[in-house]
Amino acid sequence: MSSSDAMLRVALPVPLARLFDYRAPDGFATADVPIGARVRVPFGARELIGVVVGSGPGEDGARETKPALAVLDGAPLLHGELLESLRWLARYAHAPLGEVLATALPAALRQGAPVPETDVAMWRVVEGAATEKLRRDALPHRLADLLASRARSEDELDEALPGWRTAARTLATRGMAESYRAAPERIASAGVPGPALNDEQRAAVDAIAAQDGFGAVLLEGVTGSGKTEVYLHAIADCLARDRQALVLVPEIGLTPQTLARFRARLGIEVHALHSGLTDAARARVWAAAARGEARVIVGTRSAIFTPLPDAGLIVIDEEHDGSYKQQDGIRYHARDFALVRGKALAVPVVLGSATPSLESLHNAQTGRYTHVRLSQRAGDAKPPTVRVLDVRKRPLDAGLSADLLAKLRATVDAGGQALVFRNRRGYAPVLLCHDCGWSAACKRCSTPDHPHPMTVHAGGRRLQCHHCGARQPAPMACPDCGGLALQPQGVGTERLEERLIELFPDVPVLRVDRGSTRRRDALESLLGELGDRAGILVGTQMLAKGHDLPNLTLVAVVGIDEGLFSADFRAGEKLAQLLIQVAGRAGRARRAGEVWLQTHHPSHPLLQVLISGGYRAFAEQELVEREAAGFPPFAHLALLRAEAKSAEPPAAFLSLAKQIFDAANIPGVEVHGPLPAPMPRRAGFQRAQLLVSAPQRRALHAALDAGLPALRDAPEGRRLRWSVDVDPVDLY
Ligand SMILES: Nc1ncnc2c1ncn2[C@@H]1O[C@H](COP(=O)(O)OP(=O)(O)OP(=O)(O)O)[C@@H](O)[C@H]1O
Ligand SMILES: [Zn+2]
Repeated sequence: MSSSDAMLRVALPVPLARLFDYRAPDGFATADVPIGARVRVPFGARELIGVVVGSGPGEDGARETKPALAVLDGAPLLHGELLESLRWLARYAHAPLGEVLATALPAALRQGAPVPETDVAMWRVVEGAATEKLRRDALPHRLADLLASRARSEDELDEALPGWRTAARTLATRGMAESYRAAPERIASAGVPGPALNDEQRAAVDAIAAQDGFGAVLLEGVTGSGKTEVYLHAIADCLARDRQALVLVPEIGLTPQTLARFRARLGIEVHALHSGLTDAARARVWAAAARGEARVIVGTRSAIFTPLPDAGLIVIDEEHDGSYKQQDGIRYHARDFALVRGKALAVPVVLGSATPSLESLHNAQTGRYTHVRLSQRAGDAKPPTVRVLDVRKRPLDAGLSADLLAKLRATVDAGGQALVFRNRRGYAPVLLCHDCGWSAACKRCSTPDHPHPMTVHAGGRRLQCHHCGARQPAPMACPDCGGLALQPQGVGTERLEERLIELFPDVPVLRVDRGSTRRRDALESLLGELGDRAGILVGTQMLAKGHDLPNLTLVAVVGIDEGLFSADFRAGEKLAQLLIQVAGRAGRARRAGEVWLQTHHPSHPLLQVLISGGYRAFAEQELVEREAAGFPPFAHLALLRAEAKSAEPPAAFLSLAKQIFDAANIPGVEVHGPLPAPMPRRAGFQRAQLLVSAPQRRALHAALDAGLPALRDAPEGRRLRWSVDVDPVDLY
């Protein structure tokens, strides 16, 4: 075959489960275009950026093939393990390869930008500079001090010394310091030593080191047990073998503090990847990793798509965290994809958590993962005592019982800090008319049978829907009866804050939720301001993770009762994880911690088992129930979601889907539905779903492979939005 009939097979970011053939651009031979390079191609009236994933005789048959317009990369951008793993992901998620590749690439590269240069701006002191002449402790002096031990990148200086730029200019004009560009540091300088590992931590580090090639290690360590220390040692080992380490953390866990701790301890540049970066900055980190220059990458969910040519280790911190699952577009799970990549790269994958997902626990119990435990808190810290506070028939003040208020008072009077945890932001969950019973519901998310309340914000002045984001001023009078008896019902974090400020005027009361900490570093500066002073924190699950507050001795959990009776099969697991993580904030240093769960259901089995046996006991029991009910991890699920402005198209489409899956007749596969979604209307769309389950993954995928092509071609699918979610975390 002459090279002129060979076509480029291009994956394009379009929702069609196929590849597209193009001829090489004029002046190029097909063989000149590397597999894995990006090309710009005509597509209908548009131009798209795609990735060449193969070449060969044309498959588009009679269709006239056009030439690509341009080749954007001289060398493959996606290749080797990463490209193969992404092919696997496309098959597993039953998603078009082009969309998967587009999801995996940083936005700038997806849009066709050139792969960025990765040298960094550095500062160093000029040899022989008389920096001792600088005024002691003034910024220029502190900067010169920092640079005296070694040159530092501008990123590093941003973290280490706020305001350094002015100081750098001063030093530069006096000829004492200079900036230059260089490839990022590869060689680790001696990091700051950490605490000596205890026996359990040592055993965990050894277990990771003992993995030969790929191996999954579940590091189950109680809160405050020093899991991060274990990661740091494993990463240092990995760097010593001249390999790259990738660390995933939940969005909330990626704080400047975490990064500073990693940098200081490892003595090497740590590259962060998170949603707060510009597109250009993300692309730079991606390119630095692809060139092997970035040796330690710490990022949130999508960092799992980082190229790792010299991979040595992948760590997933808080592996149970829900933020690892992408909920729209390509619905991948970063933890699960990490295991796929770890296997392909032949490197260990460490999954760390105080409250492992039932999936991971099950894999550990069946021997697929190595299971190591940290059963004690590190250092001198003791585990907190956890107790239930029965508030039946007790008067409540803004949702707080007199007993709880007394404990708060005692804590702050003793100079300690208390955390009041309420997982509802806003002022109150409902606005009710006391005269006629009307309540404010979201017009776009409610149906006659399922009114969806709007949350009261801004002390009662504004209404907001937490599902579709709709906002409006709160009405002055009831829209139904005209009465003036509108009352916020229930308690959110804003209202708690308001009341606690009244009750505790003598100490700072700080609210921590998505409303109060919109900026990335806002939480850090809030907590920094508080320091070790006596005070009260009010917050949502933002406070449940990864924050070390040494002086926090009391955790009061209020308003969990609604969570005890949710229909979602994962609700119990999520609530147990949340409670243990929140409780884990208490007493992490020398002073012992106390946790009180205020409830109207003191004998609820979930609370009972958590209190008497901890997360482990809960998990054992829950696994037995999941097995009996045929839910994950004992079954594998795929959820088809469909939505349209009216209810009929989703129902018709999903009924067709059911027929098609039933007709495929794969043994073990069960199809449930169509059913209205738990939230049957959202942002004006009527929503329905179909659940496909099978005891074996293979059967589930066989059913999807058999059914989805016909569904993609079905005219019923054109009048609505639909998606398939393999291993759904949320049945929403
Ligand atoms: N071997 C050790 N000796 C003394 N202190 C230690 C040791 N290991 C860790 N620590 C300290 O204990 C505290 C908790 O450690 P770390 O943050 O690593 O725990 P963790 O298990 O990741 O916590 P969590 O998951 O609850 O956020 C830190 O202040 C850390 O410096
Ligand atoms: Zn809404």
